[in-house]
Amino acid sequence: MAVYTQVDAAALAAFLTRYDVGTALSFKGIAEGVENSNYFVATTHGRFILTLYEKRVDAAQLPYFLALTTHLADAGLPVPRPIQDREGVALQTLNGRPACLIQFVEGVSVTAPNDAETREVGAALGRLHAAVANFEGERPNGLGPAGWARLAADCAGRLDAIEPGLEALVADQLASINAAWPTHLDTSTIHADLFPDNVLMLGGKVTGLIDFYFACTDIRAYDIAVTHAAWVFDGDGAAFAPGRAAALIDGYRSVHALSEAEVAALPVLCRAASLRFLLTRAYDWLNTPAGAMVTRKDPLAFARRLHWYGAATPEQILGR
Ligand SMILES: Nc1ncnc2c1ncn2[C@@H]1O[C@H](COP(=O)(O)OP(=O)(O)O)[C@@H](O)[C@H]1O
Ligand SMILES: N[C@@H](CCOP(=O)(O)O)C(=O)O
Repeated sequence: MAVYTQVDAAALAAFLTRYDVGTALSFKGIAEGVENSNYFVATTHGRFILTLYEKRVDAAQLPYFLALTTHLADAGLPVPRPIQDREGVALQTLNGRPACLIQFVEGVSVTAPNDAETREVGAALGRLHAAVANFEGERPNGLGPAGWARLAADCAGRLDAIEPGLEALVADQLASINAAWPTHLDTSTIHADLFPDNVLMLGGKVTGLIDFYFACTDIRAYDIAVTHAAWVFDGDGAAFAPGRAAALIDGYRSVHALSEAEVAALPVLCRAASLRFLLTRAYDWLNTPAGAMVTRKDPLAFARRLHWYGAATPEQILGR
């Protein structure tokens, strides 16, 4: 589930009076997602998502995320727009949580992407990177090298309980990624979490890019590494899918350049992306209270990717 904060009909009705969106016709919590509370709201004027921001989202950073999604929607990307109330305010408070009413976009997240869908996602990521060239917001990546080290320290002594050897794998990879971390590559605003569940598609086309709450300013090619790690493996990280990797890069390059230096850095960037998701999943695995109504994600799916990337050349990562 991802409804941490309950909203009843009376609270919703009072909330909606701030907007020109009519009155509620239906309202229900959305089961998918792990970070925030999301509700689907149909009103007499249309369909919306109501998000109440929870644990990992820092309320002070919400104006950055809302400015970014508004910028991308203005640039014509399929990014749901935050809805402003009659006074032009998008960021609200509801039941004690920061909250936002957001445009509903149609589409379904693919669970087993094919090459053509993965190519579309590559192209969408390229369009996103082109569209942020004139976005002025800045946000450091809280889940970059310093963030991984903090997460690893928080999990220290407990990783081998998930899988024997995980503690050593994390320590070795932290050291070797830090030693090889590129400092010469272009930076930009990145999505940083473009997993299949954050892409809505219909008829093989991308209809929605959602969940920008890890977006930040970082190495642009790191976003390709995250998307690669998320889209081009089967069997929970057990099997690399070279056709999808080639399609992802081909789609990206149909819209945005990818330099030789960026390609050469893909092995370390992809290892870093795998370590980042391994660590957040391991942290949640070890710290989610028993009985919490959240489906924990498997950290080992990213340990398997980490092993694969550790032995991969740039050409293999490109799917050649
Ligand atoms: N703007 C939107 N339009 C349509 N569906 C959405 C929208 N935003 C979120 N959803 C639905 O809500 C689910 C959870 O949203 P998400 O932002 O991924 O939550 P979380 O941040 O908690 O992981 C998505 O998988 C999607 O089904
Ligand atoms: N994509 C991350 C988890 C973040 O969850 P999301 O639902 O906000 O994308 C992972 O798979 O570990």
